[in-house]
Amino acid sequence: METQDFRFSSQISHLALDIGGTLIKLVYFSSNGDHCEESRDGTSIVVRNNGGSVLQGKLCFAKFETRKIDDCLEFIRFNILHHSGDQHQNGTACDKLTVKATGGGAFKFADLFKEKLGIVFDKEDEMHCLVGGANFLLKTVPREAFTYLDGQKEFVEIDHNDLYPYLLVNIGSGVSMIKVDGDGEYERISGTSLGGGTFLGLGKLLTKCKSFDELLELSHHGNNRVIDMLVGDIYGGTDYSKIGLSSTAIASSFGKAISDGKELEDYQPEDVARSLLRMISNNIGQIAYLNALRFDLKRIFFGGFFIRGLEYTMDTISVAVHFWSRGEAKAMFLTHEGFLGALGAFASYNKTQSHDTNDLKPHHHHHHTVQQREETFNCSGEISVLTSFDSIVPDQLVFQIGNKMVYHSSFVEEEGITKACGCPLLPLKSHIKGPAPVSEQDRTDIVDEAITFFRANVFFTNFDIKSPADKLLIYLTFYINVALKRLEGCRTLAVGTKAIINLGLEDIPVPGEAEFPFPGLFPLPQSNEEADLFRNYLKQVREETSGRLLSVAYRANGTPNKWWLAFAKRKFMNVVVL
Ligand SMILES: Nc1ncnc2c1ncn2[C@@H]1O[C@H](COP(=O)(O)OP(=O)(O)O)[C@@H](O)[C@H]1O
Ligand SMILES: CC(C)(COP(=O)(O)O)[C@@H](O)C(=O)NCCC(=O)O
Repeated sequence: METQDFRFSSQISHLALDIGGTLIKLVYFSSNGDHCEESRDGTSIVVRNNGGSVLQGKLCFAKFETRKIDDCLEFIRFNILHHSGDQHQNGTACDKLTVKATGGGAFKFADLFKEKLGIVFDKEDEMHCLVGGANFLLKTVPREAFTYLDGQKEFVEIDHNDLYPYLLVNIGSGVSMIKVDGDGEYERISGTSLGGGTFLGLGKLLTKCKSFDELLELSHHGNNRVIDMLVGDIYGGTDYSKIGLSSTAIASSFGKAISDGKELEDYQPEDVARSLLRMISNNIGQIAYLNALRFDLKRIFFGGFFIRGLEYTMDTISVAVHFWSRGEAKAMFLTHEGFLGALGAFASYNKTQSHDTNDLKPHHHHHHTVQQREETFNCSGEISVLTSFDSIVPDQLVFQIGNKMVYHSSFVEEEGITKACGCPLLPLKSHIKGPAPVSEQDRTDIVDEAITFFRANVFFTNFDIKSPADKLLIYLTFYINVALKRLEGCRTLAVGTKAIINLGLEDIPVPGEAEFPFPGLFPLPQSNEEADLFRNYLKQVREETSGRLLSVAYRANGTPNKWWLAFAKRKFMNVVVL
């Protein structure tokens, strides 16, 4: 029997990665082909290929901590994103797939991605991608750039004919400052090592915080004046107006710590976090201004994940730029601040592939996007669609397409296959006793397909059956859902195994029996023998699925894999699983 490479029918394409010192950023395009429907949240993107036909879909964004790179690998594998780079259309799944990657990790982790996912990185220069990403956003996405001053966020209309030159300041682990003169025309003119990594690193040491979010939350409740030495502290409460310093201006960040005679423990971590955030933001704002001054640049765009849309950070940077430039220069921020590099890498597919991201045009939706990280684009005139995101794990957005089953079984050839209740009793790579023929070990079987595509298929509320094997795929998707429900509370592999064994002891209904989950999916058995044959096959295929599910739902150390267990709560085909 021939197995097609079903993964290449994937509706996700153009995965691009930016692997930075602290975070890995992913951007990928998800289309639902030609049969799009208007979605509720209506966020979409349209990519035109050379032939003029249109792929409609949506840009998806995700980020992971670089130190937890295994989570990222798992996310890519799980969502089958690694088969969405530059594919060799006539090739097989084993052919090398190239994926655009930038950031230092594109070098550092190239071997790891090759070994774990079979991906070869097509490396793009980091500065080039930052500029490409910023230009792409500024020219393509409406309401991308905004100013933030005195608590007021104001979107900036970008005049495409008057965009350059500008200063791009990317605040990642470290800070890069790039003078941008046009598409692909830029120069890195400065940088500073006092960046987001400094804030997070010092913050962790000083406050014992475990994460960036915790540190931000702390800083939110702090008061920098407790530790920062103000002009007024030095000048006895008065301004130093002769040189333009008010009494409340910071004279020396953390300066009070010398005179207070206190130890670190005597300060509230909130106040330490606040001073630190202020110090780093202020310093970056000032260096950015000085560099803008060097080249007479009036517009400064700030990006990088350090900003995180945080009002206090943006306000501090804006005030620094405003103060030092005496209102001449403007600090502007970008909605997709953290994804500049990844978007630049994404846009660079344009150079090598038929999909032309230059054809992306803004599409003005009348409703708000559901989440900040979903963006809407459209080609002139053409209305597009489509998907909605489902935020399963905070920070990481998982996509969902249309409402039809996306992945079909590749087992379309029925010749020589025994059937029961209209279901082909497909071969299994199984040693479990039962009526299934034994499949070659290096072949994909229906259980592989069901597990691989479960995450995508479980979202769908209806299906178009393309072959009898699809019915088995549906049954197995349902069964995986049942099994995950049983695993939901099982915190170790041992407990999970026990739950699965118990599930295996339960009666297995066949078509015609009240408990069979999909009445009408399979024809009724014509004899007791046919019913028994089907029951035995289902028993065998369920057991085999259970075993393989355990090995993906739990990690090697026996702890649960959140990516899988998060799906226990899903209802497949509106069937409530108990
Ligand atoms: N969830 C997070 N985990 C760690 N750092 C974060 C997070 N969110 C924002 N940051 C901040 O963003 C910085 C990383 O920004 P990013 O643009 O991704 O840089 P890099 O490319 O060096 O990873 C961190 O140093 C930290 O200050
Ligand atoms: C080396 C880097 C370009 C790496 O980018 P990152 O991962 O920090 O986003 C950046 O950290 C940087 O510009 N550091 C500042 C080096 C300096 O100019 O002093």
